[in-house]
Amino acid sequence: MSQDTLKLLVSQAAADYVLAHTPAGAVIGIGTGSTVNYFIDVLAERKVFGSRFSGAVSSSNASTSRLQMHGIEVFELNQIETLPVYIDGADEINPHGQMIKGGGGALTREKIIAMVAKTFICIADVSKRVDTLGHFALPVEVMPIARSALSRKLLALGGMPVLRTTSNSTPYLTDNGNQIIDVQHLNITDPLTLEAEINSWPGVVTVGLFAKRPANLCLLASAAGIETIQYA
Ligand SMILES: O=C[C@H](O)[C@H](O)[C@H](O)COP(=O)(O)O
Repeated sequence: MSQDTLKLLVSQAAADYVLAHTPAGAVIGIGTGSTVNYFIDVLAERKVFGSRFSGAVSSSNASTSRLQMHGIEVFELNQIETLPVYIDGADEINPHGQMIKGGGGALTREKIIAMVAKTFICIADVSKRVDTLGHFALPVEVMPIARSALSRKLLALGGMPVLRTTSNSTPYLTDNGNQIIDVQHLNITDPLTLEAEINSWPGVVTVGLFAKRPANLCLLASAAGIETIQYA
């Protein structure tokens, strides 16, 4: 079974779950990435917005465009007081629901929306499940002025910092106008401590470790079917 098929299957399962567990009229949180793109398309196909749900808040300009292309109303997070659910993908997820995110560059807005949401549902294919985080390079969104200084600090931490670039070899810029350092070769045995440490450095906007705010639930697709994993 291809990875794309697994992404579609997990998106269909997530739509079923969200429809069964979310109050009518709610605004729901939508993340970013290739898995979420399938999820947006599945929700649009089922015509649940404007009827079952009022609309969405989105973690990136790309997801906002896709939602709007389907005619789905997108709210600013500042307009919303409560968010029952946030659905997003992950680059890696460990047995505690802690994740590396930001492969698509949306980590900061993702973390903000995850903070507001009551329930964070991670949707992923089985390739994202790991015992220890860090095989996937850890994204760190930084203010451009701090890039070199922060790269030296990440190197001292034992990682290999690489500035994310576009296909034109210019620095990749996030929706917030910042840059991303991808840190390779980290073996993250204590995600909570590492998240707090990196986040405390001036110039760091967000580290793509979701340890303090892990997922509550993961729907994980494999050839065997969809596994629902609930975290304590
Ligand atoms: O910034 C992007 C997000 O954190 C994504 O959730 C993550 O990169 C996973 O994306 P995908 O579903 O494309 O593997």
